[in-house]
Amino acid sequence: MAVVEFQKVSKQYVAGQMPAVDSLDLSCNEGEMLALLGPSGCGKSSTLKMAAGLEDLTSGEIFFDGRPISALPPAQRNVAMVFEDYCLYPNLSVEDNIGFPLTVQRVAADELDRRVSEITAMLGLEAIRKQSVRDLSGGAQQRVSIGRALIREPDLVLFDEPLSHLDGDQRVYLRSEISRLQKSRGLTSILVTHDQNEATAMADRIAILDGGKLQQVATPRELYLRPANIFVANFIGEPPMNLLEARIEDGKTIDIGVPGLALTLSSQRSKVVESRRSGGLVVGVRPEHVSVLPANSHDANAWLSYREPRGDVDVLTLTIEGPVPLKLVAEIDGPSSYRVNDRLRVDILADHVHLFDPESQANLEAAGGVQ
Ligand SMILES: Nc1ncnc2c1ncn2[C@@H]1O[C@H](COP(=O)(O)OP(=O)(O)OP(=O)(O)O)[C@@H](O)[C@H]1O
Repeated sequence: MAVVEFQKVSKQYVAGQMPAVDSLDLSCNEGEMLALLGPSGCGKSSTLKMAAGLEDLTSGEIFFDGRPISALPPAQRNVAMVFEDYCLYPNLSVEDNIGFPLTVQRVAADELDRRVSEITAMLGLEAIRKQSVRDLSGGAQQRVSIGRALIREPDLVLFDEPLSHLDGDQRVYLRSEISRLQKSRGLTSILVTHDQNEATAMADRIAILDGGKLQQVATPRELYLRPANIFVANFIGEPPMNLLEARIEDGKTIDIGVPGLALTLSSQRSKVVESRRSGGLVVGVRPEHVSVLPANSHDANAWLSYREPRGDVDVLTLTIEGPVPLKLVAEIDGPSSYRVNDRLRVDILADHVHLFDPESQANLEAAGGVQ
């Protein structure tokens, strides 16, 4: 399996227009599952296609184990691809689809049978080995297409939205199957998805793209705990983070424009904002870091404008009273007994807030310190 490295890779389809991929520096380690995640049009598929050789690079280079590969045709890259719509041969059986890449290479019949048997066993497809793929469910078809990808023992496996045509149960099942295979066989893999749950569940690291530019690459936990900028903060987490305009009152108090709801930072964190006394900042508050309690008339500071029960949690849209009423989304244990128009006491857990520069949008506490 290879280490894959993108160095200053750009892709511009139409001269004069914004590049689809803009000077991408990114690596995928040996045996790692790296997810490319971002909104539609952010450049995920273009990046994948350049690695596969299905699109040329406009500039930059891609390396497999230190070897530049952008001039190689797809067939010489030893890259396998798993597509969202399976791309199987409908008239062939499971075993003939899986063995197809070896048939093309004219591998001897006994070797072909041995390797097909290994792959069908690994994917739990032995019982349906002789069946036509046309008769299979979407999940089983996708397992066949994964088998066909792996039989060639590729240096890199590219998964292009592999689960997007599957429904609920099959999706969750295949997600765990792909992860199990990827880890047990040490497959260097790149996964394209627009589903953050899928990326978080399957990937060792996630690269977040927006407008063709890499925003951050990190483990799912790191993205959640220390988003590099406002885009990542807003993109990771559901419901999304609350983003509040704020000012620094003194060295450690942040005014979010609501009397009685100023945030006091720890002395360590207050160092970060000290240098920003004259300027504003953006405070990010995850919905799970908003505390909500029943209130009587003198300590209430908010009312409930909407409650969305989601089973084990409730998502509450709250209106905080102030000179300019402030909307805040909270996620609390559910089901709660709160009702729309209830008066409540709302507080923000100051130790958990994220602090961003409104101009550069960067996290003020990200590596490298104040921007
Ligand atoms: N063949 C093409 N010719 C011209 N523009 C293209 C072509 N392929 C993609 N683009 C443009 O490049 C940008 C990035 O597209 P790309 O498909 O890589 O993004 P994506 O993140 O994979 O999006 P999606 O999730 O919608 O597939 C988009 O603006 C898209 O319209």
